[in-house]
Amino acid sequence: MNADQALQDDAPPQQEPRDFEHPIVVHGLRNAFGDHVIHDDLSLEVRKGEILGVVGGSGTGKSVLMRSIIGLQQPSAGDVCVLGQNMTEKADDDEIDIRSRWGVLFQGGALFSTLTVGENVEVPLKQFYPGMSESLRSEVARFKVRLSGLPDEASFKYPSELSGGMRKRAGLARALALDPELLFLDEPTAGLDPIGAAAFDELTRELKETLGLTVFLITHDLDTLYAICDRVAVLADKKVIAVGTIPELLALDHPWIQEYFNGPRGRAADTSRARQAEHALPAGSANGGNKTGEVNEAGA
Ligand SMILES: Nc1ncnc2c1ncn2[C@@H]1O[C@H](COP(=O)(O)OP(=O)(O)OP(=O)(O)O)[C@@H](O)[C@H]1O
Repeated sequence: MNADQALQDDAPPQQEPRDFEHPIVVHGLRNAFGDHVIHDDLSLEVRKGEILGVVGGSGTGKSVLMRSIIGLQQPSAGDVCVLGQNMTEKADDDEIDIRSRWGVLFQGGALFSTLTVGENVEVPLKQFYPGMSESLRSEVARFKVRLSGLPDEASFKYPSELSGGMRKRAGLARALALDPELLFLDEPTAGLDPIGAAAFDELTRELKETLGLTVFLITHDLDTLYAICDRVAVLADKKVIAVGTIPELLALDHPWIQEYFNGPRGRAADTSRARQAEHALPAGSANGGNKTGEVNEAGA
């Protein structure tokens, strides 16, 4: 199959009014800084309940895409629709409503260093639920801290007193503060040791399954892609050039995709995932394969 065959559909987004089969729909996106064009006619649809991995070389605009989706980057053209809300046409009230329906873990965690972990988690609660009592707010924050796999006492620590992995979990606790439907993770396992990264992947998968989250996950981590992503979107040439499961992407002849997944690191990640799958399954039932399906040429 040709990479061109997996290009996004040119049709304008058909956003369902209430059920949001695709809670994120991006169509014809253009972003530029001066004459540096980052995205040109980029389209992407994220399915409800999936973990979508977003990959691409450094500087291809993964973080700018995420910022465009959450309204922190005003695109020069195109439409971004999140949970039925057109992000380029929203009124102030709409913006407040929609921002309470997603959580974001930025690269580095972006925690306030002068606040404890618990107080950090309370920040969005104070902002969106100003009438909530102090004791309930503190209780909710402590629950989110535990939900993120941190011990209760971490709520009372400052970010500087935590390890890198714990800071990521604290950032995740804050992202979960408002019971979001969508979770945006920007390189969540960067800087973690392999065991910490695998534990964070497992936590992401568990949270997605138990809370019914849709996850937009930017990563360079091949292990994460193999372990938890339902589909992967590839950014190159200012666009999303393909979206699909890893086997579907491997069937494309795009050189970057081939080098990325079939290079030494990609093969190692695949082998390691296959070994883990074999150990996890009863004897004789392991087939070492990934989930398969069709590359959706509309990116959906
Ligand atoms: N506010 C800004 N002003 C000017 N240029 C910017 C701005 N934000 C991002 N860029 C540029 O946009 C390009 C894409 O940046 P972005 O951070 O989205 O890349 P990325 O794919 O996430 O990279 P990485 O994988 O290295 O994190 C880069 O060339 C970056 O320098």
